[in-house]
Amino acid sequence: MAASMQFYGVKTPELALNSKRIEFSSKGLNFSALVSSARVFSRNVDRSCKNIALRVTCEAGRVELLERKASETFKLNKTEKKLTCVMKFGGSSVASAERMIQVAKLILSFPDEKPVVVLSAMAKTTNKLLMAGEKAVCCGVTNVDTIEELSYIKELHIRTAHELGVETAVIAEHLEGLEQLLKGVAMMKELTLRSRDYLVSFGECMSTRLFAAYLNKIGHKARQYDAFEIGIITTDDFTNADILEATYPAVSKKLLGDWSKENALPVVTGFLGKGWRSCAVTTLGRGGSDLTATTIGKALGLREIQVWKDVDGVLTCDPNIYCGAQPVPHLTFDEAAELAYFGAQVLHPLSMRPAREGNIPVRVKNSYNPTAPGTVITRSRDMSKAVLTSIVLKRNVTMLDITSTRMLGQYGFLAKVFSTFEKLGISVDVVATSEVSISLTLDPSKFCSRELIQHVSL
Ligand SMILES: Nc1ncnc2c1ncn2[C@@H]1O[C@H](COP(=O)(O)OP(=O)(O)O)[C@@H](O)[C@H]1O
Ligand SMILES: N[C@@H](CC(=O)OP(=O)(O)O)C(=O)O
Repeated sequence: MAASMQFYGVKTPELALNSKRIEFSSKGLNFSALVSSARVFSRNVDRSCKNIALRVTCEAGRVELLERKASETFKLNKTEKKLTCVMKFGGSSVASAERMIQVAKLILSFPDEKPVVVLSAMAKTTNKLLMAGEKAVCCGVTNVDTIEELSYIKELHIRTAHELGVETAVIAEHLEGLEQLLKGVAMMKELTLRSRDYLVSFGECMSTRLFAAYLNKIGHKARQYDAFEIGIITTDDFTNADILEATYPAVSKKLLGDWSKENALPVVTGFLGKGWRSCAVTTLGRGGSDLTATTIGKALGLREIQVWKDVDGVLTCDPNIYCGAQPVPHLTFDEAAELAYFGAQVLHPLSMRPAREGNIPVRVKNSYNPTAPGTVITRSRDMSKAVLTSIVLKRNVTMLDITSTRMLGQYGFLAKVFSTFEKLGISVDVVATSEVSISLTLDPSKFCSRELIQHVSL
């Protein structure tokens, strides 16, 4: 007998109930459970899925889901408040000590909010780390300390610690580790995607440590978390990993459990995860802290996800192209996802997915201008007056025109075209068809055009 089940969002497509060991898999995760009978198993599952989340552990290729004891439900004292929202601050918002101080003031100016704070690396840090890695490949082990970008990163973070009045010890280990890593890269003369992710993770690891230490210093209890230690479990696609469903119960258990015990504001690294098979640090693609924010919002079922940027919300176009761009007050998740997917740098392309699934409003605000209303992104909005919401420019797009008179009145032509893309693993962005032609745009990062031309033999 085959069945399909849902374990806190982890769907089990093929569950064989005819053996004593039940084995099933989903999204590349394999699960197994020993049961005395199918009836007992379904009773256990029923009990564990009602209001008890599941414990998820990830160890080199094995993910175990274990029942959490009922006694582990998180009880807050009457005086204690629940976590209410996520507040994510991008690199532009935490670019310096002065900016971090402003951000701390901003958070504390909402006394009713108990936010999970998600931070990106301080502005420019991720790019400098990548540049340092590239230079390390060919500079020789003894020259690593001459890499300009390494000196910049050290100087920025030490100066920030001094200006915030916190101990440099909070980042000393990371600065030391960073130099060691670059020496390793120099020795190996190669920078793999895996080591690239580990390298850039130092940015978020240090910004969050500095910020949490500052909050504690000013008397506001905070606790720093590395995303890869709290159950943000991803695919092993280094530099562009995707969040796995097992993340939601794991993150919820860790953050809510600690909050109920300590009442310390969580300060979490954006952008980072832990590969489910490799257990190595992964990153969610550039701008991935937005996705961390919406993932945590959904995991904890929070009221709102706030994404604080350096612009007054999502604008009618890229302000770097047209300075008269205006904020868009409302968007739907689908509109925002579409804008992001087609290149509006303001949001990570996949960040709307968890918010949409959890139906949690996302508010895009300006940390430099907190009173501006920003953009609210929800499931639906009044579209009666909507004409054009926002314009996105996507560069370096490859356009493919396929013309054939054999299309006229035929069937299966489009199926053949798309099966070719499927075979080559190429994603198609926009499609326009007529009776005699198809025009497609393809993301050039996803394929090698010469290879494509060789394969297209329709
Ligand atoms: N349609 C748009 N609306 C708002 N900002 C946009 C848009 N298109 C591009 N941008 C750019 O996105 C930037 C904000 O995104 P990002 O740099 O990722 O912010 P952060 O680092 O604070 O998360 C803005 O400074 C702006 O230059
Ligand atoms: N620091 C990472 C992740 C990120 O989301 O940054 P930001 O929020 O500054 O776009 C990057 O630069 O891609």
